[in-house]
Amino acid sequence: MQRKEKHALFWGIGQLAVMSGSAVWLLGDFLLPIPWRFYFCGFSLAIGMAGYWAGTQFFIGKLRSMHMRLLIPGIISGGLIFSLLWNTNGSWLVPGSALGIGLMMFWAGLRLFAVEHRYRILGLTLMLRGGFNLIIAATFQTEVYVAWFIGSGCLKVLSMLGLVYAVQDEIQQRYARTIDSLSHGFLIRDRRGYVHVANERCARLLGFNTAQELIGLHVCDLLPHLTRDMADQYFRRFEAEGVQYPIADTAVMRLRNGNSLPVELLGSPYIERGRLYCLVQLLDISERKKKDDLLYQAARIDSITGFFNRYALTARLTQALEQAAADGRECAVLFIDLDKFKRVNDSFGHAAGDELLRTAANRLHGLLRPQDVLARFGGDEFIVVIPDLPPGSAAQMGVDCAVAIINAMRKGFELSYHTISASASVGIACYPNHGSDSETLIRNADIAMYEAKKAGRAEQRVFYDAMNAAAKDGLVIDGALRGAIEANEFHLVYQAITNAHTGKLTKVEALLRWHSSLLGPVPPDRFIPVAEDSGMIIELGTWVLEQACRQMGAWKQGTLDDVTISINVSAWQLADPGFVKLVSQALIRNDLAPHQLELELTERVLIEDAANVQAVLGQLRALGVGISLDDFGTGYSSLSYLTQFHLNTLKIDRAFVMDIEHSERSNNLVHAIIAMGHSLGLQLVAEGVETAGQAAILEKMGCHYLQGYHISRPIPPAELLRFADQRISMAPAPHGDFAI
Ligand SMILES: Nc1nc2c(ncn2[C@@H]2O[C@H](COP(=O)(O)O[C@H]3[C@@H](O)[C@H](n4cnc5c(=O)[nH]c(N)nc54)O[C@@H]3COP(=O)(O)O)[C@@H](O)[C@H]2O)c(=O)[nH]1
Repeated sequence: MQRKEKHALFWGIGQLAVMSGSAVWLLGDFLLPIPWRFYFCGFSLAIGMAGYWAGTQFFIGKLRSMHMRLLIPGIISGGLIFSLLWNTNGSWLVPGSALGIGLMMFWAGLRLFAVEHRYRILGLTLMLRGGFNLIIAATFQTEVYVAWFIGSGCLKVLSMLGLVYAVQDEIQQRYARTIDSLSHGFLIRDRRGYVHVANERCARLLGFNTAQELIGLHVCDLLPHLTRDMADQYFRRFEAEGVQYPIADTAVMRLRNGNSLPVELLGSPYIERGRLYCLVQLLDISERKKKDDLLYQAARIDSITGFFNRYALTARLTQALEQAAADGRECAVLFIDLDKFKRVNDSFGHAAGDELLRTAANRLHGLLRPQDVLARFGGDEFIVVIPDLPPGSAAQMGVDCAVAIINAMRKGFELSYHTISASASVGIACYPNHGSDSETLIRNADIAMYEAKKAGRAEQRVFYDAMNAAAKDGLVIDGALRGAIEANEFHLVYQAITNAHTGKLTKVEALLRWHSSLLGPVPPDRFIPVAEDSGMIIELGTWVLEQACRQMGAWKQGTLDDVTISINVSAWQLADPGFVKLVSQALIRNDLAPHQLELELTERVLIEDAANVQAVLGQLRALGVGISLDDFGTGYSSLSYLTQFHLNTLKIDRAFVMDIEHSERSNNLVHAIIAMGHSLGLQLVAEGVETAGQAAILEKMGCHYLQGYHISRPIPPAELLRFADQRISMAPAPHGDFAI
């Protein structure tokens, strides 16, 4: 039983005791003879007073356990004292009882009146009732007694009403205190949208001063952007069947004061007297939203450059594509790769790499329109999305932007401690021609970027369908290449290079062949670029170097002791810090003189990392190994290479040799190359010699060596031995003719 309920019990007991004492007294001897009546009335009065006292103490919360322990002894001693008094003088009973109970009621009324505002009515009625009793006690007249009886009845009704008011008010206050103590906003609205209950927190959240200001307002008055329709619709959710409560929503509320408030709304139905209300809890989620926003930001922004990362890019690109589809517009996606970034990282450290990325990103950003999107896709890769382009213009816009990017990247980067020259390769894919979703467009732009890289870096390429097939082919080859060395799927064939004058076998070029267990024979033109892209060329090149040297070591025992073996070397191998050591170890292991090995490089290899290549070639030349420039004339053809690098052989590309008989231009060109080679003291090898006519012209022009199908196709070692035996009988090579 609650404290406030106990007071009613005690007051009830007190009232009952007083009424039964009065009844027993009035019924007189008929019910109980004297002196027992005195005893009864004495104890009734004692119980009545004790009941009112304890009830009042309970009501105001002042009853202690010690008081309860005194209650029974108090009743017993009071009852005995009153009984003795009445027995001494029976006429004291009525005024005495009225006095006793009157004093007690007056005291109770005073206590209640003084304690709290809401007990005042109750306190006043008790004081009046006590006062009546005191008057009765003072006058003891029958008329007064009747008036007391009527008045006391009325006062009892009044005190009941006062009690109801006090209890109601208390419940109300307790309820208000409870909801005000909630850390979140709370309101109850009716079906029409009017607020019935709200707490202070709710008022503050919504920009009001007190909760009272909210009561009676419509929810649309609280939130200016809320329409009646929206308010009605919200309420209807609580009438629907099978709904799980609370209904949770998050929203950004626009308040009357113009502020925005991110909130979580927890709505539950609430039925009072058969009417459905909606109880809404408002949770201010500003802090949570700030944290979420930070997390969201961290998840979308690249920490190094401060621009979007790949996740944000996908979302932005998807959005741009949807917009383009709706408006009939086009988009261009540019895949940008910084050439040689890895080398910056390896040589100058990651801090320099990061600075390069940041500077490059800012430079890219400076070239874009406000509506364009820039993202770091990963590593040294960036993506630019150019949205909202007129139909038919995306490819051209993409190319223009790519050219601007390539030029901007060429300018060199002044980093904190280093100045770095860099370049970018750009692949372009356009919506809708090259794909309609972000994944396809990014993939196709990436494929186009690879084509741009293959074309020699600092280039741009627009995607076309055949690139896709090539890329798929590349992926298949890449998969099949893994484990191919261990599976013994590679072998070398050897192509003879003969003295143009004597026909004697002078050099042999080792050429790699792959018979894949999955794909069958795969020509080097297909697998070498893939191996270069994946970096596997280092492993493959090492294998080729070892095999070729071993073969040369074996041949050395026989007739081919003065032949030079040449192998193709890629840029990756030269960049490998252990390459020179690898070469010298292969020579030692197979007992070869360094001049018996020649390394063939393409012009592209020379420019990849000129300073490093120059240093490595210097070391190789110091070792005594020959360096040959392959495919001369097809690539960058800067004559400065011929003096800058430590070369000793120039291989004239097949493309010029092919037309030498019929094209004056090719003829003149080959003539000029040979003359230049002579003047620089280089050995000259003509590649792709397919006819006797070509061989004759080249010999006449002064070309030192010939290589091509006219002399021999690339053949296995045993066949090459036979070929060598045939040529052995020929005149010795007039080395003096072109001694280096
Ligand atoms: N990094 C490495 N690259 C290698 C290696 N082995 C080969 N390669 C490179 O692959 C490309 C294709 O080589 P391949 O198919 O072996 O073709 C060579 C010859 O067969 C071909 N050739 C020679 N004579 C003629 C001819 O008269 N006509 C004609 N149509 N083709 C001919 O030329 C290729 C040799 O070229 P080159 O290397 O430039 O001397 C090729 O680029 C190889 O370099 C390897 O181990 N590592």
